[in-house]
Order: sequence, then structure tokens, then C-alpha cells
Amino acid sequence: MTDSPTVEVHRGLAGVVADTTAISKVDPESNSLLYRGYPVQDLAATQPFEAVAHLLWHGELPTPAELAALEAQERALRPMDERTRRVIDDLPLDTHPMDVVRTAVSQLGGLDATLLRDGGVLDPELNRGRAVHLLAQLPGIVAYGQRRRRGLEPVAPRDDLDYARNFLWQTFGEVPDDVVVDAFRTSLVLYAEHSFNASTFTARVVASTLSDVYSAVTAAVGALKGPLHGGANEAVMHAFAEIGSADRAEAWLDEALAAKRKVMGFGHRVYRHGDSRVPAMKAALDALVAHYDRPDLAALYDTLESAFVARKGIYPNLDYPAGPAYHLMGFDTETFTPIFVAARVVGWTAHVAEQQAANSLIRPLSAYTGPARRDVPR
Ligand SMILES: CC(=O)SCCNC(=O)CCNC(=O)[C@H](O)C(C)(C)COP(=O)(O)OP(=O)(O)OC[C@H]1O[C@@H](n2cnc3c(N)ncnc32)[C@H](O)[C@@H]1OP(=O)(O)O
Ligand SMILES: O=C([O-])CC(=O)C(=O)O
Repeated sequence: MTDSPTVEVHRGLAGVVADTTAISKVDPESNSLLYRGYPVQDLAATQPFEAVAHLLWHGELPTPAELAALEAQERALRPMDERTRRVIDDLPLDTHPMDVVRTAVSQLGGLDATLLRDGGVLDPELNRGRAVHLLAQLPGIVAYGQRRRRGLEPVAPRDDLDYARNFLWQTFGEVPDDVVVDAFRTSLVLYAEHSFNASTFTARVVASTLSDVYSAVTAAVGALKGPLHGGANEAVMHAFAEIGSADRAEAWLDEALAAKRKVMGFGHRVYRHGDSRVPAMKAALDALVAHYDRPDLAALYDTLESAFVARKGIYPNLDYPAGPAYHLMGFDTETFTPIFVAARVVGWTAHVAEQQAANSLIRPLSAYTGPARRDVPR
């Protein structure tokens, strides 16, 4: 006989306010997202990604001198350690790129000698440096993950390029036109932070045990990989490939819904009337569609969106426009979620710092539903 729960259970922690945060505010009522008080679409329209990173980490947009200092620090930390290259090369070529990133991030923790020092794990100053180190290393790791699958050598970073341009340079060996750079930078700003989403909450759970920042980020990468979270941007493109063209979208959708399949890139735990970031990312996608002359892709996008909204009343999330945008830029589909990592690492590390500055171990309760007490057979 099983005890039935006598307490209210919040499955998936839906609707539960687990803590306070000063980093970002997701407001489903006004359909807005603020980073430290600033509307995200205004930041995306005006700020370099590095300035947004400074804002999320420090609470204020940088002065010109602060921005220059962060840029110099990040650029100096870009080169990949030979040992990281070896760890990546040891993985099979068909290892999923998110597993490559997770492995490399974990190794960066193992290589960080400051973690050995007494108190070094929680030192806020050291952790700020580690956050910049992770940010600086990720484009090289993500880019090499894609290049080696294509049989290509890594491209060395360039310290005359900003974060977004250098990321594209290390991936493709060239810096694309400004319209492409701008769409990419926009996506990084929009992906940088989103309060207590699953991966950020994972990072905070790990941080709350007073573990180190690399462990928190490694765990967060694992959480982001799933298709209900960051993995959806990859899944959107797989669906587009399955559908093929706009005229097949409605039939595909009807079959998917009849089979009770989730349509990736739609829906959100918090937003009910659409994702605040979609208009800015859709505008970036439109610019790419015009640049690459791909009205066919735009038609598929629009047809699937209209059909899904008409049938389910559920709107696209950020992954829906981001997936096809990355596709047009030339990224492999499996590289989309790793790009998300290279942006969200800013939010994760900001939350690790906030959690550890006023820590309380995260340890919820559960309502037991297993067998009642019984005797072990003798
Ligand atoms: C950057 C990000 O991480 S954004 C999120 C990216 N994830 C996706 O795009 C995956 C697809 N979307 C989903 O699976 C969901 O919308 C989630 C997981 C994001 C949020 O879901 P929840 O708040 O847990 O709602 P839940 O999954 O219970 O959905 C509620 C209802 O809407 C339906 N629904 C929600 N999203 C979808 C979808 N994308 N496709 C089909 N049906 C959907 C569910 O089937 C469910 O229907 P039911 O009540 O008839 O069973
Ligand atoms: O907030 C969420 O649950 C998921 C999301 O959109 C994000 O992490 O960007």
C-alpha cells in the first residue's frame, strides 16, 4: 500500500518562486525581459556582446575604459591550450558537439591551478576571472568542434576582433558581412540570460553546494542540451529538414500533432503570449533571409508558425528564429546549441556569483509515493 501525498506538490517546480535575483526579470504579463533593468531588445539593438556580459556580471553597463579592459582580458584568454585540443581530438567525430563542449568545459576546471588554493573555489575575484576565461575559450571549442567534423584544422583566434566576429572567424576562417555579424551578435545578446531557466537553475544548485564554477557550468551544459531547453534550436532545423518546403508544412504539422509529438521551438514555461526575444531575433532572421536570398526558408518558417498558432494557440520561443538564422550563417545544425552555451555562460556565471554571495543550499522536499514500511525478507 502506498502513502498518497498529503502536501501540495509542484511538479517541475512550475509557478514556484525559488529565490530572488537581481540579474534579469522575465515578465510574461508585459511580455518583457530586462537585463539589470534594461529591455533586452534595446541592448540587442545597441550594445556589443561584451558590454552585455559586463552588465550581467557587474550590474551596470561598462564605461569605455571598463569595456576596453574586459575586451583586452577576454581576447588574451582566447588561445586554446594544447591539452584541450587533445581532449577534443580524443572524442569520436560523431560525438555530439554538446558533449564535446561539456567535456572541454569540465577539463578547463581540471586545468585551473587556482582551484587548488585554499578558499580559491569561492573567491569572487578569481571566479570573475574564471567567467571571462570560460567566455573566451568557448568560441574556440565550439568552432573547432564543427571544423574537425568537416576535416578542418582549428583556426587561431584574432585579438583584433570582437567576440562575435572572432567566433565567426574561428568557425569559418573568414569574417562575414556586417549583416551576418549583427544577426549573430543579436542572438548572443538575446541568449545571454533568462532568470531561473533549467540550465541556470542547475548551475545554481551546483553552486549552492559550494562547488566550483566549472562544475556548475559543466552541469548547466548538460541541462541545456535537452530538446525541451536549448536543444530545441537544433531540433527546429531537423524539423525544417523533415518538412522540406512550405507547401508540406501543414500536413507535417497535422501528422506531428496526431502523433502527439512536441513541435520544437514553440511554447514556453513562463511566457504564455509569446517570447519577448522573438521579434528581435525574427528581424535578424529576416535580414539574413534577404542577404542570402532564401525566401523559401522564410515561407516555411511563416507557414509552420501560422499553422501551429492557429491549431494550438502556442507561440514560438527564441529557438524558433535562432535555428534557421544559424543555418543561414553556415553553422552545422548540431552546432546551434553549443553557440547558445557560449552566450548563456555569462548568465550562468552571473548566477553562480549571486548564489554564492548569499548562499542557501538548494534542497527541496519530495512527497514519497513508494511502498509503505515493510520488513526485509529473511
Ligand atoms: C530557450 C528555451 O529553452 S525555450 C524552450 C525550448 N523548448 C522547446 O521549444 C520545446 C517544445 N516546447 C515544449 O516542450 C514546452 O512548451 C515547454 C517544455 C518549453 C514548456 O512546457 P510546459 O510549461 O511544461 O508545458 P507543457 O509541456 O506541459 O505543455 C502544456 C500543453 O501545451 C502543449 N504544448 C506545449 N508546447 C508544445 C509544443 N511545442 N508542441 C506541441 N504541444 C505543445 C503540451 O502538449 C500540453 O498539452 P496538453 O495540456 O494537452 O497535454
Ligand atoms: O526560461 C526558460 O525556461 C527557457 C528559456 O527561454 C531560456 O533559458 O532562454
